[in-house]
Amino acid sequence: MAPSPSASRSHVADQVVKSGCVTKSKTQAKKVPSDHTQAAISDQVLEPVHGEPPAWAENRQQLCDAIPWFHCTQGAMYHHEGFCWGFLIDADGGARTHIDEEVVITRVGGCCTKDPEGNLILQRNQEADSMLARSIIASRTQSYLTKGSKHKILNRALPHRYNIMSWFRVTNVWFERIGTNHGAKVRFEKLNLAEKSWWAAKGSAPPMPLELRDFDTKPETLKCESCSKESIRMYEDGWMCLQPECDRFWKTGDVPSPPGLTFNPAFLSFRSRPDPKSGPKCSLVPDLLSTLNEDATDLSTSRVAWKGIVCPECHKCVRRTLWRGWKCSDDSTGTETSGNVCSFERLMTMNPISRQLLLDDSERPSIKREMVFNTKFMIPEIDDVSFSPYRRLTYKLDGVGFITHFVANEEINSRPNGPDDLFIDLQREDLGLKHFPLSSSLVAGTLTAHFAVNHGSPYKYVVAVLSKAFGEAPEVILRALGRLSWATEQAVISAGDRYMPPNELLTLGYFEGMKIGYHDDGESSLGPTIATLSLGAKSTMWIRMKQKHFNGAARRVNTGDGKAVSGNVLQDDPVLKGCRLENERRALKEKFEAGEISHDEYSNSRRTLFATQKWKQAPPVIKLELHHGDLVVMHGENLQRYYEHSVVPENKLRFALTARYVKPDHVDVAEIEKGKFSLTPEQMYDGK
Ligand SMILES: O=C(O)CCC(=O)C(=O)O
Ligand SMILES: [Fe+2]
Repeated sequence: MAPSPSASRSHVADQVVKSGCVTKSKTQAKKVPSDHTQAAISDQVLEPVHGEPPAWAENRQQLCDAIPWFHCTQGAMYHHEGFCWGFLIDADGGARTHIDEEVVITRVGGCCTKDPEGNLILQRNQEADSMLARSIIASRTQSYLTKGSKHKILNRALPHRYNIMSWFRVTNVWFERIGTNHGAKVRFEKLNLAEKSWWAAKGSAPPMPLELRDFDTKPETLKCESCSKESIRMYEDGWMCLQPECDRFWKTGDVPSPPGLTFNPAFLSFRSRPDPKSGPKCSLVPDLLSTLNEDATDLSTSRVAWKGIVCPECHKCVRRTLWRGWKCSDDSTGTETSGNVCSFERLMTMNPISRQLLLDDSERPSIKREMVFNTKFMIPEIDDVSFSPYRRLTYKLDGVGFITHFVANEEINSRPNGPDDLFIDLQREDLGLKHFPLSSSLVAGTLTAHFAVNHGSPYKYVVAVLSKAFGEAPEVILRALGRLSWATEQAVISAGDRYMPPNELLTLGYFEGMKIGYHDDGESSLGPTIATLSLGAKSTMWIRMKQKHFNGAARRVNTGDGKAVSGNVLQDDPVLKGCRLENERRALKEKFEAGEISHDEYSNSRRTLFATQKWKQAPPVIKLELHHGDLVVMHGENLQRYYEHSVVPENKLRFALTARYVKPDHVDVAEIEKGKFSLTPEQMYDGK
C-alpha cells in the first residue's frame, strides 16, 4: 500500500518526473522498456533551463583541476578519507535513473565494465562494505553534484558539457538486482529547498515554500517475513525486500520482480527536514584567486597556485595553462557550446627565486659533490680529469648507446653567465611557457604535467609545441644553447661519433610537484643525441627498459581476471642485457638466426615460454641525480628505441633545457629559418 499523498508529493508531481527506464508522472504512467530508453530520449525536444550553473567545464580535466571536491579524472564519485565529496551524473546512471529539481537517483558506480556496444555492465556484486558504497553511506549529511549535458534524462538543454548543480544530501542507499548481480543505488536530495534550482524549466513555478511542505510523511517501510529486516517501499509495483543476502531479495511475492519497475511516487516526493546544523563542509565554487598573495616570494610556483580556478566572469573552470597564471580563453577545448568568449585573465608577477632557496644542506659542495652509488643501479665510469672542473660519469649500454652526465659544482655554477645567472634570467624572461595537451593520452584534454616552450626547428614529439625562431629567442636561451652544444660535442666526439650541432631547444619548466613521466625522445626526424641542462631544484632521472622489450611481448589484459599477461611476442627481439628470461630468449633467437627453427616456431616457443610468466613492470636500471648546472647527454638511436626515461624534481622550481638535432628534411621549408642561429663569444661555452 502506498502512503497517502502528502503536500510536498503532490506539488512535485506537478513537475514532470523523468526516469531513465520509465517515463512517468502520477497522472501519466507510460512505461518504456529499458533498451528503448535511449532512443526515446534522443527524440525528446529539450526545454530551456531557468538559470545558469555556478560553475561549468567543457572537459573533465578542467573540472577536476578547478573543483577541489571533484578531484577525480575517472569514475562517477570522488571519495576521499572515506567520504563521498562529489558525484558526477553522466550518460549511464542505470535503470530508473531519475532527476528532477530536487531529487537525483542513480547507480553508485564501480564494479562495471563496458559491453561491445559501450553499455555499462555490472561485473560482480557490489557489497555494502565496498569502498564506494561505504563512502557514500558515510556522507549521509551532504554531497555535491555535477552533471554531464550528455545526460538527457532531465529533458532540459543544459548549457555546458559539465554543469555544477548544487549541494545535496544522501537520503537512501539500497541494492537492486542488475542481471545476475546486485548493485548499489543512491537517492540524493537537494539541501537548499527554498531556492529554485537553476536547472528547473524556464518559466516553471517556484519551489513550494518550506512552511507549506510536509516533512513528516515518509514512504512506508515493511518488515520482510524471511529476514525480518525492514525495507522501504521503493517501487510503485509493490513492496519487496531490498536486502541482497535475503532469499526474498528483489521478489514481489515469490516471483522475481518484473522488468520496467517504477518508483513509488511517495519515495520520490518525500523531503528531509532542513537542518541548519548540517550545512556544506566546503564551498561549492572555490575562490582561489582572492586568497593568492602574490608578494609571498615563491607562492606563484607552489602547488596551490597551479590549480585551476573558476573564472569570476563566465564561471568556467579554467586550468593554469600559462606559466604566469590563468587566461580563460587559453583553456578552451574548442567545443564550448555557448560560444563563450571571455577575456578574463590573471597573470602574476613572478618574483625570481634564488637557487640558494632551493638547496638542501647536502647540496652545498665546495668543489666536488660526494657521490654514493646504489648498487641496485648501473655504476658509471668516473672521470675527474678530462673535463675538469666537471666530473664526467658515463653509463654504457652495450649495443644501445651511452649516457654522459657532466656533474657541475659551485665553481662552475657561480661563474658570470653560468647556471646561477641563467636560472635567474630564465625567471625574469617571459619565455611563453605553457601546458600543452598530451598528444597521446587515455583521457582526452589531458595537459602535460610541466610547462614547455620550443625554440628553433619545430619538434613535435610528446606534445605538439609550437616553435619560436632562435632569431627571436631571448638571449638566455642562446646562452643555454651554447652550453648544450658544448656538452653534445664533447660527449659524441669522445665516443668517436659524428657531431651534429643541435638546432632545436625545448625548455621545460616545473613547479612544485610537477614531473615528466616515462617517455622516449625517439623520432625519425631527430638525430641520435639529446642533451639536457638542469637548472634549479634537484631532480632524479630514471631510465628503464621499455616494457615490451623487458617482457619480450606486448602487454595484454586478461578479460577474465583483469590481470596483465603477455600478448603478441616481439617480431624482432633485441634480447637486451637484463631483460626477463634473457638466456632462454637469446638461445631461441640464436636458433632462429642459425636457421634451425622457422619464424613461426620461434614465435610459438616464445609464446610457450612467456605463458607461465606474469607481466612485470621493468625496474629502472639507471638512476641519475640531477643537480643545478648538470648536463646530461643521451646518445644512440637504440637508446630511445629500447629505453625510456622520466624526471621527478624535488622542490619548487626547475628548468630543463634540452637540445636536439632535427633533420632538415623533416622540417617544413617555411620553418627552416627558425633553427638557424649564430652565437656571440659570450654565448659560446668552453667547459669552464
Ligand atoms: O626534465 C628533464 O630533465 C628531462 C626532459 C626530457 O626528458 C625531455 O625534454 O624530453
Ligand atoms: Fe625526454
